[in-house]
Amino acid sequence: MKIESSSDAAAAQRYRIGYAFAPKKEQSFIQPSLLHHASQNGIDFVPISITDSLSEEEAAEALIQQGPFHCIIHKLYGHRWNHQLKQYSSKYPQTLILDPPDSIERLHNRVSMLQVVSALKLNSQFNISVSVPKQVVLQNPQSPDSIHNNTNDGAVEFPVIAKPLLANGSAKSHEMYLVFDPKGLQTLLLTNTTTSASTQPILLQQFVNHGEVVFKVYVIGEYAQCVKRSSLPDISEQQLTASEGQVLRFSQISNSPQPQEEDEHGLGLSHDPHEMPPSDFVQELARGIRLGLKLNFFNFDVIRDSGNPHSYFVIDINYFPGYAKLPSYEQVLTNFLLALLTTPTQKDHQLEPATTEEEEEEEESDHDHLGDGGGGDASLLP
Ligand SMILES: Nc1ncnc2c1ncn2[C@@H]1O[C@H](COP(=O)(O)OP(=O)(O)OP(=O)(O)O)[C@@H](O)[C@H]1O
Ligand SMILES: O=P(O)(O)O[C@H]1[C@H](OP(=O)(O)O)[C@@H](OP(=O)(O)O)[C@@H](O)[C@@H](O)[C@@H]1OP(=O)(O)O
Repeated sequence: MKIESSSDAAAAQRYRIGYAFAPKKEQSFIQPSLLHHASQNGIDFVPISITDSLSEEEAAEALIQQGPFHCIIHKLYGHRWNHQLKQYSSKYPQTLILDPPDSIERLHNRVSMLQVVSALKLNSQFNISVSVPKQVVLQNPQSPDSIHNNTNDGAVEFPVIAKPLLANGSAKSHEMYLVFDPKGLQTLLLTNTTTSASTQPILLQQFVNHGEVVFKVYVIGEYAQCVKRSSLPDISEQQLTASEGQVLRFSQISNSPQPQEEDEHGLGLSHDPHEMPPSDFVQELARGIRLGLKLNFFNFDVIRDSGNPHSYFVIDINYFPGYAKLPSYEQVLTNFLLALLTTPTQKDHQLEPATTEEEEEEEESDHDHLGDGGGGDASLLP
């Protein structure tokens, strides 16, 4: 079925999209403007109610009772939620789960999240290299041997950013430390033993000077949009010397508004650090990361080396970011869902429970009215 216009769509077919988010995400994402635009186009967003007091099996049953949905979008983590989704899917295999927990899982570790970038093969026409800053993991940050062995022999060069290895959305997982030299690292990990940096596995990622600008690329399926955000300032050789032994703590710095345009000549750089990356490069990069991760909803942070405008680094990938910050996110999201739900190769999206074996046999002999079925998740990526 093709959606021709808003009114045709609303009259022809309505789609139920269940959503499950933490309260903060629900508040920012589920805006009246989104509900209105989606509804005009045949999409009804339905909140999924989550009750903590239920047993795992009761919770799974409760989700089934709230169905069926054409599609579930979610940003909840943990075994309990994954189990609910699994049970739900066995009852309603035709529901698209966006995105599958197994694919999201990879983003919860700052090493595995970036492996997709290292494996990328970008078109050489861009004359741009994309990589991940040098990084090492300290599994036992409180062990002086571990620090010594992992930071020697150029494994990373200072300054570094110490990031919790686990990226699970908690406040602790966003706690970062800019560490200027080995002395600073010792202070961070061995002197103050109460910080999460000293008690949990951490990633030491080389700090790359990047003109105080981070480019955030928001992806929704095949759609990708790049925006600019404020970041940490570059560190000069003099500052490095003057900051001996220092550690700077910060958190969610790139949530700050877009940086002010500056006169590039004043910055002493050969290029304008605020200039957006070429858009076809951004699209190609987003496509590569999307296909590698098998995810539809994410954003990633890219920085450009101040010393080499052809060299970019991906430093972070986030699942289901703050889309409401994007102009026209209502349209982009609605179009994405409609395209997915009305694609002929997708399942026919009849909202019926999974059939038993006997019913299946009967159906087979009857007719073959469904599309190729095949799991509600993996076939979404072209
Ligand atoms: N290797 C790096 N070199 C230079 N700056 C960096 C580097 N890594 C991170 N930063 C700066 O620190 C900020 C936070 O880092 P990162 O994105 O890894 O943390 P996060 O808590 O996961 O962020 P978010 O709030 O986007 O989830 C970045 O937006 C960027 O400004
Ligand atoms: O809340 P915001 O709108 O700021 O969205 C942020 C989102 O928080 P939320 O999921 O709790 O909403 C973060 O998720 P967690 O890592 O903490 O899971 C992460 O994705 C940030 O990158 C998003 O900021 P953005 O990249 O879009 O600026």
